[in-house]
Amino acid sequence: MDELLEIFLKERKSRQILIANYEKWLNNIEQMRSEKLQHLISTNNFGYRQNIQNTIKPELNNRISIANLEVDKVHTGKFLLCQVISRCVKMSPLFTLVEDPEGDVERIALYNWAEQSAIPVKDRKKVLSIGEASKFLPVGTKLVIKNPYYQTASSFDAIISPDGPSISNDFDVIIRSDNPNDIIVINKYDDLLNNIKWFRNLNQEKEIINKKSVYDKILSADDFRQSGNKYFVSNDFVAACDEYSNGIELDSLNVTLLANRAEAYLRLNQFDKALNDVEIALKHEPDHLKAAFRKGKALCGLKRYQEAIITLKDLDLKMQISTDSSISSIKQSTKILLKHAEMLDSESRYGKYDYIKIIDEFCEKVKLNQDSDNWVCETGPRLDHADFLIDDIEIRPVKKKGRGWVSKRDIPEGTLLMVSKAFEVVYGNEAPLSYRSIDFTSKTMITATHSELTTRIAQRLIAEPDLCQEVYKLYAGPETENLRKDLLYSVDVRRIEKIVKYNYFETRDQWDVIKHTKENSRLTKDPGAGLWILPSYFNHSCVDTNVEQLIIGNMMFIRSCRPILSGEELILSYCSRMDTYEERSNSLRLHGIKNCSCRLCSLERSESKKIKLRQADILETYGNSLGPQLKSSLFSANFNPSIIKELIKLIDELKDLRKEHPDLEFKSFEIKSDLAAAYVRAGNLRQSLPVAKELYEFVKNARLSQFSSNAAYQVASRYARLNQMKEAKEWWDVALKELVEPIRGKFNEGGTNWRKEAVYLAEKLSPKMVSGARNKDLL
Ligand SMILES: C[S@@+](CC[C@H](N)C(=O)[O-])C[C@H]1O[C@@H](n2cnc3c(N)ncnc32)[C@H](O)[C@@H]1O
Repeated sequence: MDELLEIFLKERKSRQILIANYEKWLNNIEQMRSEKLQHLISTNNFGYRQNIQNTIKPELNNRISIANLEVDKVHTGKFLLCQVISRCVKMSPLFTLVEDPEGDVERIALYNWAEQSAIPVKDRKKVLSIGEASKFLPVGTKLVIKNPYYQTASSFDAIISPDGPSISNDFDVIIRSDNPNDIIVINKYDDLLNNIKWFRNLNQEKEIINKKSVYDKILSADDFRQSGNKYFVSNDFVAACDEYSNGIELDSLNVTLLANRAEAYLRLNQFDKALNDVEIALKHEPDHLKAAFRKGKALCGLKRYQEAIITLKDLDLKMQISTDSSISSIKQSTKILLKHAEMLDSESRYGKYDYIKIIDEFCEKVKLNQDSDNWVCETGPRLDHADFLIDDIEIRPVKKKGRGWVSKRDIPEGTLLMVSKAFEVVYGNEAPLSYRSIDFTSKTMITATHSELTTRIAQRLIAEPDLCQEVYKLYAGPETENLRKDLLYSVDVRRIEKIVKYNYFETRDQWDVIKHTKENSRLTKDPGAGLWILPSYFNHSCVDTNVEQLIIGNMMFIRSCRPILSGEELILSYCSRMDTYEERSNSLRLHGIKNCSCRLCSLERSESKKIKLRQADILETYGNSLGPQLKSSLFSANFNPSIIKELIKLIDELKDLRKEHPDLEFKSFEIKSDLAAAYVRAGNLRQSLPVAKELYEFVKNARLSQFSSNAAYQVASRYARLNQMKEAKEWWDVALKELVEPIRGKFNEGGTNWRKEAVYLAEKLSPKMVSGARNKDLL
């Protein structure tokens, strides 16, 4: 990796090589069939309408040339003056090649710049032909790119390879911009160009796509309304907003246009803007039912649930008096939305969640199309529930760790502390595989999912700059400078990249809800990642954690997993304690933790070389010889029972090596579960029972909650096979609770009604386990 960085840091490729490479790449793309390029398309169809060009003129003394760009840096306050010298390719970003007046050449990636509405609806999910894409920036176009970010990213060839680039090669540098307001197309008569001499004299070849020219004939606000409606029904809400806005420009108090645009904003989750529109509409037409209904929706989106309830109750009352039969549908929708608002209100105020409903919604939304890896429900498993924060915890400075969550009072085990909806989340099947980059400071690759997550966060901030503050407050690494006050509301993609790097959570499916098949292998390959704002303030420890997070779709639930004392820091784990020290250290380094000081890491650092070598030896014997030997013989005739003794020997030795710290002995876990299976295979169920119980105790003590339900179920199954049904059922109850309690909290002691709810949830989350239990007469 270091060599790779050195190559980048050396001189940039010459102008001739860059041009030749780019042209070769264009030719390759032109020759590829479009279906071969499908992996380049993200499911993210954000489009952006540029504001009328910036009135603030860039000052020539802030111009930076390509030769002076530094890698891994946003050149804040500077701008690059350049002209387009080749054709464009439109993937997630719009790619093209530019040269500056000095004649230096570089490729650029403009995100969010090409207007969705300028692309025909039928082509939006395709890679556009080069001819079509080039209409966005014809050869000869003069551009100002403000705050240019020079980034290491996938090389051209790697982008079109179906698997994307690999870590070892295939990287290049690129100028990136995510904020469309940072790109200015310069008119050839612009003063800025007065004393500029270009290396090559290129005139702009064609007109740039300009939506207004397409609609020259449209004159009335109503024409824009109709055109907006067309976009709306084709689910292109960005273009619909554009059209309604054009209409509103002509007729600023057109209530229908305002109400329609509000609905389009609602679909884009831009609740502030939606509320603004309906409030103007309602001022002029207080009885506009749809506007009032949308006001309720916008207030829910803005988490102003009480106001939403009042608005919807008023509306409901108004409609009850009315005898107009044409409003029956909105009447019904209002009742449903009112109920939803009341639910959100109770969730956010009291932390009362209907877990059955949530799991039902999740299981419904998590379905994938049979023949593709797209979600059946277009939004994927994104749920609409409220955030909650218990009053008993707060963010405080924590020694050597920056900030962290600390308890203000004693908190019992199993308490729901926080529920947080993802700020943004990207599932493994949603990221285009093509576009990755390198984080220079940690020398690691930014995966396609992280790259897509960054892009989506940037898009959300472009649409709602007020949200910048809460995102930019998050930890962005030791090397990231404080954000300048004047840039607090601007989109800084490099900072967002860092924030994602240090604060992301993976979105693994922890139950068997998503069926991993070959078709949806992208979900399996890449678990997906999300940014959750308040949970980002939890610090890490490999062991001795006191809180646990559970992700259902885009909702994160955080509970205490043991009693917590007032003043204690709340800690969760960023990695698995079952991993080796090296594996954990690598993954912690990515999270910005160099030397974890938890009990496990401290112990493993202090253990003698001799102990470490012996542990490694044992694990190697197991991993390379005994483990595979057992797995291949478990279901065949050549099972040799003597393997049992050997497994016991390894387990005993591992235990002995950690005898001073038995609770930190995690390495024998897998061997123990093999031992339990070997006893069963040898027909010795009785002997397998204590091992299975020990495994359960082990995962319980180690707080490996993802394994504890299955561990308890294994004990239940063995009792069932021994016909000890009383014990079997008791253990089945344990398995059920272990599966369900991390989600819904502890059941009341002594009650019996709990089983119905638990079985209902278990059937959804772990259908295989429930059908197994049913076959064994456990329920
Ligand atoms: C997700 S943030 C946690 C919140 C962070 N402490 C803050 O001030 O915003 C992750 C960062 O917190 C710090 N951190 C978390 N756990 C730590 C630990 N066990 N030891 C040292 N630093 C830790 C590291 O700087 C890490 O990159």
